[in-house]
Amino acid sequence: MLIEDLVAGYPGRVLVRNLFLCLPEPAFVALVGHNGSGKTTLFRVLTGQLPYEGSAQLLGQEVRGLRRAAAAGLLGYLPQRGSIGFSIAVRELVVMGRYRHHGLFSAYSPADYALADAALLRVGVAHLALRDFTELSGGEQQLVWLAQLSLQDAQVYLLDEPTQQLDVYYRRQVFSLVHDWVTEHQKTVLCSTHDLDNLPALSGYLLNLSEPQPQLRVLSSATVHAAREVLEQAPVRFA
Ligand SMILES: Nc1ncnc2c1ncn2[C@@H]1O[C@H](COP(=O)(O)OP(=O)(O)OP(=O)(O)O)[C@@H](O)[C@H]1O
Repeated sequence: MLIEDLVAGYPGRVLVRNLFLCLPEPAFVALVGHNGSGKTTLFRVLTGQLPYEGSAQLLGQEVRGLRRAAAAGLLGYLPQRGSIGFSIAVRELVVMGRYRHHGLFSAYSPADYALADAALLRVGVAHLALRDFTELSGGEQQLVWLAQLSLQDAQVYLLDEPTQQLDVYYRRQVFSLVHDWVTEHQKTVLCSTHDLDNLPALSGYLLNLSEPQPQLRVLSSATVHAAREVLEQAPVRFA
């Protein structure tokens, strides 16, 4: 991933200012910053949902020229709030992560369902497979989305606060899971989070959008501590 001189935001409101980022891949990146510092905005740029100035490249391709990056297997995105308005069994929702191989509602094979079951097991919610997704708790739903995402087999994953509603146990599990996507499956994962406690145990990078000039730092106890000190102060707001 290569980002050069990136400027993005909303009318009258610049949130990402002249960001430079040269990310060796595969890599795990924890994206931190105060509420409203632009983490989701950066994800909207990278998913092609928001126009931008400068350059943002995914796997060597400029994002503004990319059509349907998700369909091409380049990008998997977990938004902050992923709700659905119809009843569906968890297992049926998870197997849809295989849509690139089949189309969204076509018949999935026993092998696809086996992958869905394995993904649910890996995330730690195999017991939810037959439940109605819409009846699950917010944290349970988050885990199910992660299981679905893992079946998409994208190259780059953007996860917007994947541990937001999770208890202490599942938070650690999820960080360990997505870290494995990098180390075992050579994926690149950008993960926005306010959960600093779990970061020092991971290898990868930290990007703090609350710094005046955010830059990639190698994840360590020292860099997480420095980020915490910035985040414990009131945010600096630009016009
Ligand atoms: N469509 C929009 N139009 C105008 N302003 C917006 C729009 N979407 C978001 N914003 C503003 O942009 C700012 C940055 O939002 P963003 O969602 O990127 O922050 P964030 O770092 O992800 O925050 P959080 O940690 O709370 O999720 C916020 O102040 C938000 O109100």
